[in-house]
Amino acid sequence: MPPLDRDTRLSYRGAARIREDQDTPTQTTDQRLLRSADSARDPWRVLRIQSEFVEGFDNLATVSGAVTVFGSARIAPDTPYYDLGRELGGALAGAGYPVMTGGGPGLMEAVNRGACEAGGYSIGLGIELPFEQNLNQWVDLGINFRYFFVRKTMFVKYAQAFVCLPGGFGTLDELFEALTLVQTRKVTQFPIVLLGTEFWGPLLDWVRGTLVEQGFVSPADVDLLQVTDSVADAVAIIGQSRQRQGGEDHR
Ligand SMILES: C/C(=C\CNc1ncnc2c1ncn2[C@@H]1O[C@H](COP(=O)(O)O)[C@@H](O)[C@H]1O)CO
Repeated sequence: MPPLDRDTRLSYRGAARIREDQDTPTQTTDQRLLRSADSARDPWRVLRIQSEFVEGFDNLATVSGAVTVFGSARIAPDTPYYDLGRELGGALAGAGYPVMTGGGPGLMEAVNRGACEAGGYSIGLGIELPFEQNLNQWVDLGINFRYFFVRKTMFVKYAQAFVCLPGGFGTLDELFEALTLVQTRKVTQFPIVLLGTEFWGPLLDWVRGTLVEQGFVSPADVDLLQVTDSVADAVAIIGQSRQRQGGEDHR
């Protein structure tokens, strides 16, 4: 399916976009929260944070068993990793999973695009940034969050698995947060698949050779990550985990 222009897409796919077209802020809400000069006003910020949770829960309430995919914001279309992301989005949608990303450019866009082209449900959870950025055009449901930590809750709460494509600090942050939640059994039965052995292999070598070797993590912790080059394998790993749960979400 060729890309539809924004208006056509919105009316055709019935997309909902929440807080997308806000002006680019000179200072983000996250920045104000973290600035100590504003501490006297912090108690009142709780109401704003609360409202963002309410909005997220409200808009995502009908989503269940999604697969969240993380990956670089910087990879251009028509590159091997972009094509991999697009293939992944398509395969996940084909297997019936709603697909959730950070709603931005790069591999987030690739995955949303693949899901959309395959006729699946494509969700983008964007983040307010200090520079202008819209949600990519391939989301059916797009929500722009002000607070990173609220958005992160949504990524876990409405997903049954994570897939990580290659990426930088943002992707690594999201990967290790998920990994810690599984390691500490805050969430269980939650597969984390790393797609791309050439990219992820050296990280796993370091985890085994340094973290396990020096006792910072246990050997079993490494098994919480599953690495593959195959999109079909990634989808199968998620399917097997779901089967073990009897098709239910036991988290
Ligand atoms: C830097 C650029 C765009 C930033 N825009 C983002 N929009 C939405 N989500 C983002 C963005 N940047 C990071 N993220 C989150 O982190 C992951 C990607 O970060 P990485 O450092 O590129 O690996 C991704 O999964 C998002 O959830 C360029 O235009």
